[in-house]
Amino acid sequence: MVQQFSFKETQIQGLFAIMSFHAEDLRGSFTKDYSKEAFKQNGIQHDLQEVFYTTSSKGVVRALHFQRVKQQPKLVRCISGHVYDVVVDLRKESPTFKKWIGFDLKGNKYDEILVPAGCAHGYLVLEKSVVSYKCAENFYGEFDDGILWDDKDLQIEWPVGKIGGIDNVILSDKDKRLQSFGNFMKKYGGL
Ligand SMILES: Cc1cn([C@H]2C[C@H](O)[C@@H](COP(=O)(O)OP(=O)(O)O[C@H]3O[C@@H](C)C(=O)[C@@H](O)[C@H]3O)O2)c(=O)[nH]c1=O
Repeated sequence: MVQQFSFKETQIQGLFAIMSFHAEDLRGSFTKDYSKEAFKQNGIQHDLQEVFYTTSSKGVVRALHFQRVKQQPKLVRCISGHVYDVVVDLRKESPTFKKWIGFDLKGNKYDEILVPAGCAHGYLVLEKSVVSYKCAENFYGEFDDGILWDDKDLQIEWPVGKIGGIDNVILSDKDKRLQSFGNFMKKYGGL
């Protein structure tokens, strides 16, 4: 089975659902999830600066993160396991400002998403997972920020039923203390 790169636009400008190059034979498989040239041919400039990986247990929520300044476009793929991934448009000039889109990303599907600058990103882990990030901007701790995952204004429909309910959500102390969307808007007025 050979699957070429494919790029699908979404309703949020700059947010793409991408199928990696993937080939299988009797030895196993080969996956290429980034090619500067293939991306360029599809009108996407994504110059890699940093690559990192996180592992998470079922029930973990890492969300909703962004950099206020020097925002990071990031290519996100679930390498193993299963996550429900969410992107929220925080660009004040965007026609889809405040809109969120959710994606089921699974390790055995070889798909990924390109999160554009100006969007918050996060996910709920439905099965123990490894997630990879390929960022086109560096990490700057001083600009690292976020909004509460279950913010009432954003009304994201997290599939918490799949982890046995909201009581099973596992958050970092940092993510428990994130601001609401309302406070983010009062303070910064968007990205
Ligand atoms: C994100 C990041 C964190 N760190 C450090 C800070 C801290 O000591 C440790 C863990 O950081 P965090 O708790 O912020 O990690 P985490 O909650 O996994 O943050 C990530 O969440 C997802 C949803 C994203 O979209 C990522 O861009 C990133 O924000 O790693 C870096 O050195 N470089 C980085 O690029």
